[in-house]
Amino acid sequence: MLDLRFSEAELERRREHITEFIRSQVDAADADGTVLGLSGGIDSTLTAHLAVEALGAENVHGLVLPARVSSEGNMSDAERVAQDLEISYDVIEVEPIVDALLEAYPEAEGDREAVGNARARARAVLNYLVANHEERLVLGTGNRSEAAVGYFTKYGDGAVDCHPIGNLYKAQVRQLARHVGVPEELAAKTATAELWADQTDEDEMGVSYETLDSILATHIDGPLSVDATARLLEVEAETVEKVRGMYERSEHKRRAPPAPEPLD
Ligand SMILES: Nc1ncnc2c1ncn2[C@@H]1O[C@H](COP(=O)(O)OP(=O)(O)OC[C@H]2O[C@@H]([n+]3cccc(C(=O)O)c3)[C@H](O)[C@@H]2O)[C@@H](O)[C@H]1O
Ligand SMILES: Nc1ncnc2c1ncn2[C@@H]1O[C@H](COP(=O)(O)OP(=O)(O)OP(=O)(O)O)[C@@H](O)[C@H]1O
Ligand SMILES: [Mg+2]
Repeated sequence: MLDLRFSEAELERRREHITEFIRSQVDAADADGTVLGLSGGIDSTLTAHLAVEALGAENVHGLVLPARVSSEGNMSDAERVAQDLEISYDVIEVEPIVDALLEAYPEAEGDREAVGNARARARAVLNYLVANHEERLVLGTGNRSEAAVGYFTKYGDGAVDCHPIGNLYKAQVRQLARHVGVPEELAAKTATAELWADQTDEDEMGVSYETLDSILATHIDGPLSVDATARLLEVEAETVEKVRGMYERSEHKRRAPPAPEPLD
């Protein structure tokens, strides 16, 4: 696989580039800081660290939003991140919101994916409740690896005002997190969306982040063909094609909803 890690100098350059990005987004919107969901996972932990560096702790508001399927370990890690960064945070249960949705539309009861995505969308509603009330921007936590294959909930965790770490592959997220001082036990954690019990990103996607990152860098974001990528990375051509399919099928998640062309 490709070694996508940055040099020390490049890590510092990325850190400055992202913190400057966060400041410029907040300034351009004339907002009073930011709000973001804290899951105890590495994407939100790194984003919170960089937001505090960019804006100061008083301008970052964390939301820890447990669901029935959330693990206690992740929720206590999320609170620890907020406490270590000395940002204000709220803990709000999302399950009553999801239950209300299912009471309104019981047909979806037991549909793991639909209910899981409703959890992500309930969190988005809460993020924007705070953002509207406190005149903040909602920080996204998505990285390039997830965005490229559509591994996020449309208008759930994808409903945000900007994507500070949106150009980093997952391996680079972990590396930058270690660089800015995120504790190793968080930086090394298995990625999970936690939309249902025992979910992990790699199991659900059917490809490891190591392989995914390399295929994205080589074929989707890079110039090599399917066959050349397969040869270079020593993976099956079908694996490259699978990632290409995920990328193409999720195009709709990366652009604004279309409307018919204007008529003359
Ligand atoms: N071609 C197309 N053009 C326009 N719209 C299209 C479309 N195909 C589907 N759609 C719409 O998109 C919907 C499907 O998209 P969506 O609702 O997102 O649902 P979907 O992509 O099926 O599920 C979300 C996936 O992201 C994963 N996820 C979610 C949240 C967080 C994380 C994480 O890593 O933490 C991962 C989750 O585990 C699941 O695999 C359809 O119901 C339809 O409304
Ligand atoms: N229980 C939760 N409380 C608050 N926010 C959450 C919760 N679960 C998910 N989110 C939000 O949804 C985002 C997307 O989840 P995702 O799993 O991709 O990121 P992560 O948990 O930060 O990192 P990882 O992918 O390594 O698990 C999180 O970064 C966070 O902002
Ligand atoms: Mg997670």
